[in-house]
Amino acid sequence: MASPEQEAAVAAAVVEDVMRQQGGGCGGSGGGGDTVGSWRNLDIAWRKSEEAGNLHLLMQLSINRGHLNWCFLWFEKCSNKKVVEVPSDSTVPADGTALCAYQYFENVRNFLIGLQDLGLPTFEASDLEKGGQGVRVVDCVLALKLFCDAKQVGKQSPFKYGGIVKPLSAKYAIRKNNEPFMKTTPDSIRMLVQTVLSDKKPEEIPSVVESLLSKVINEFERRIASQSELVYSLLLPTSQFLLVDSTQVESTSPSDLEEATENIKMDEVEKNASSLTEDVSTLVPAPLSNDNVNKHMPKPVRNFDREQKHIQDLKSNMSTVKSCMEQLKLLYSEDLKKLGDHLRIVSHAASGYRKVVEENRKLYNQIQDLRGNIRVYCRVRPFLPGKVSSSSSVAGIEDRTITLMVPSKYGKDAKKSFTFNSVFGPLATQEEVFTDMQPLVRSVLDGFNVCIFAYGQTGSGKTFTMSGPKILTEEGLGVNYRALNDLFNIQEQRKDTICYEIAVQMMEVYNEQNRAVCSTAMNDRSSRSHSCLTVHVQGRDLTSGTVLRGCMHLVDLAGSERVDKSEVVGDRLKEAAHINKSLAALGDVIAALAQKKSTHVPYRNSKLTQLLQDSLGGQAKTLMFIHIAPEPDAVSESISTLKFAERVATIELGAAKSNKEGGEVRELKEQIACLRAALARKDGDHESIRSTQSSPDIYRMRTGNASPASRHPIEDGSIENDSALGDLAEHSQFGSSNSLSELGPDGTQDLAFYQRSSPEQQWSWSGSVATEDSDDFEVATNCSSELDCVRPSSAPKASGLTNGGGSAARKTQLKGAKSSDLRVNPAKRSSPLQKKLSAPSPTLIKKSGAEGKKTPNGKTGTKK
Ligand SMILES: Nc1ncnc2c1ncn2[C@@H]1O[C@H](COP(=O)(O)OP(=O)(O)OP(=O)(O)O)[C@@H](O)[C@H]1O
Repeated sequence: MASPEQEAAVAAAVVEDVMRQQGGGCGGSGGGGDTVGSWRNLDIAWRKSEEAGNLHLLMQLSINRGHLNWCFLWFEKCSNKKVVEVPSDSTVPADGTALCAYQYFENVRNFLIGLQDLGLPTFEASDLEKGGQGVRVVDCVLALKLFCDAKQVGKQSPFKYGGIVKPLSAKYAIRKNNEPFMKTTPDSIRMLVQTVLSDKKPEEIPSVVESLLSKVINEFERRIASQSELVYSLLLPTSQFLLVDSTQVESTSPSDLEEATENIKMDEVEKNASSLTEDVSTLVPAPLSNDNVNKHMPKPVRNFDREQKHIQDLKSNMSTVKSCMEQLKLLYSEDLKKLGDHLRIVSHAASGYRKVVEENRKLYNQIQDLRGNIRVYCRVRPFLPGKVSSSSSVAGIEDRTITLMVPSKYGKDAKKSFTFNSVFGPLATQEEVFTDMQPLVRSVLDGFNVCIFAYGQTGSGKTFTMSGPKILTEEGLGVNYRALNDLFNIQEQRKDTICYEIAVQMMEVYNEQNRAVCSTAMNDRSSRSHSCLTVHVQGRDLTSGTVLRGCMHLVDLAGSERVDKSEVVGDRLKEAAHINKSLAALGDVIAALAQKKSTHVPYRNSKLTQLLQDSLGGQAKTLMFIHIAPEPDAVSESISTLKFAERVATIELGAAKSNKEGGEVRELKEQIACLRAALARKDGDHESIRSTQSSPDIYRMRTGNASPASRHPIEDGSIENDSALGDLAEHSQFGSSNSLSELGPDGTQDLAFYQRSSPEQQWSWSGSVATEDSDDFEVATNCSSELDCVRPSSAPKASGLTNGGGSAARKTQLKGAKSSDLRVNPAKRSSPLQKKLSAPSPTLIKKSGAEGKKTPNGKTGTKK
């Protein structure tokens, strides 16, 4: 019974054979004709056996005899081995008649050995007989056939059956399908058919054949379908693999397999390359203009590309913005640089302008100095705590100009401006104020006479400027303290070149002669007296021997007041009257001085003007410091103060002179003094001179031990020259215990640096106090200067006075002596600042008022 596999194989072989024949006989060369012939023979045998009803016999015969001869020939041709002893062309009969038995078996044996040598499947000789295994014979013949076919195409690889072949690429599959599916021959088909039908009963053969035919038809259909699939797959762009059925595998030679493997590798490489390209194309951004490329990309890739494009756009935008920013930065930096340059130029110009302004001011001051103008400074007090007002009488301060709001009767306020040497606003500090006047203060060390006096209505800040606030702090120190401190510092700095001696004197003019304690409604700390701190300086140049003398008055005037406003009565009213009177006298003096042609200057009208005579009329450097209260109700006083200051500023005193005298001049002066003394002796007035030089009273006066009577104020209130002289006698005391210790008991030795054993100088101080003339006040308060010493008008007067005024001098010395003096020995004094802060006031050290309470500047304060 034929197995289904056998039937399938037969069907496949038949189909293959038909197809091969339709393909124009592309079978093995040389064998084609034979195969066709065999097929015909088989066909004839088939029909004959059909007719005879013995197909099995026919197949047996065909294989055993005629076709086996063909096998021998194939074998010989393929293996170059001899199977048939006799030449084939002579041994093989054309009609297929059988060889003799011996030779036949000998040929079969040779054939089987040859097959074995080639490794081909063999069979037993008995298989050729009836009842043998014809299948083995058929297998053997088929294997031989395939071997020969392979040999003919030049492939020597050992033949192999079976096995599963890897899927082939489409190209390879197509090529393979274009080749004959199976190198079958009609003989082999015939053998197959014979094998299939060999064990069939005759009545079964039709059904088997029918089944075979149906299988052939199926095989055809399957082949056509697979061909269609192949064609279809060929049309597909993707490379796909086709599975090759077992028959294909069987028909594939090892070399084909190698080639197929190579092709597969190539295909894999190509595929990998193409997939790699695809991968790369997904990674590398596609050109933005190529839309076709984007269309074929998968969606995520397209999204990615879009995002990437956006990123690229952003990047390019960012780089554009960045470059713009860089340009802007560049422009800005250039602009800034230009601006900086402009600013530098402007600031340079501004500083230049400031310098020019400062220079102008200095030049202006120098011109004023040359002219001998009285300098005028103005300071505006801030509003007092708790009395801050929204409106101020001061409309503005600009550089050296102050503008006041002047109330008008007609409703509209007018502004009035005043220009002075310096104007300080309410915020100006004590230091700023002092710094401005510092050069003036220092000039006293160069031998100049200096006078600084504070002027203004009561409560406008005079004492604050000159001394400081009630509670003293370092920042609050006023001009007096700072000036002394500065002078002491310079004295220390110059000690190697110049030997300075500095003496300080405090004077007070109260009610022209009286001292009293009172207060006003305008200022609860009001100073009701004029106080004057005088600093005497003598310097000796250690190299040249030149002597410098200078003195400085620092005057804090009592405040002017309108009695109707201050509501004072009684003594307070009397005080105010005296103050106003003395200030009016000052105004008269100023007015006289302002009229340059005026010959008479009424200095003697008040002790204040007598005190300031030398500063206002001499060759001193004078500074008037006016003070303004900002309160609107004080505007009228402020205006009158400012107008008064304007007049003062016009006064030309003449260029200040330094009090310097060289060694020769000094010697000559001493000689003159000696001659004068000799002349006086010759005139027989020895007594008078001696009494002047060595009077115990004078000695007492110099040592500060004036008669207690002199401390009593004169109560009569009369303004007399005598009383003034009494006051001034005390004021004229110079020399501390230090300097006075240098004096002998008779007072003939040097009285500090002012006397220096010079009769002339002794006159300057002691002689002057002996006169009854009110000019004594002038002399006593004048700084000791060359001018003072040689003034012709004063000298005879002094001499005359000394001649006969001894008792009078003594008398006046006892009158109303109120002063304090302080001689400072630089070697023994403590540091200036220490001194400043530890000692409230020179006045407080040396003198305390009998009734009044002294303010820090030595003025007689008033208390309500
Ligand atoms: N520049 C200033 N800064 C702060 N406070 C000031 C200033 N000037 C003055 N004062 C204050 O104003 C008040 C009056 O000042 P001050 O006593 O100095 O006036 P005065 O002109 O001396 O008055 P009088 O003539 O009555 O003595 C004081 O309390 C003082 O501290």
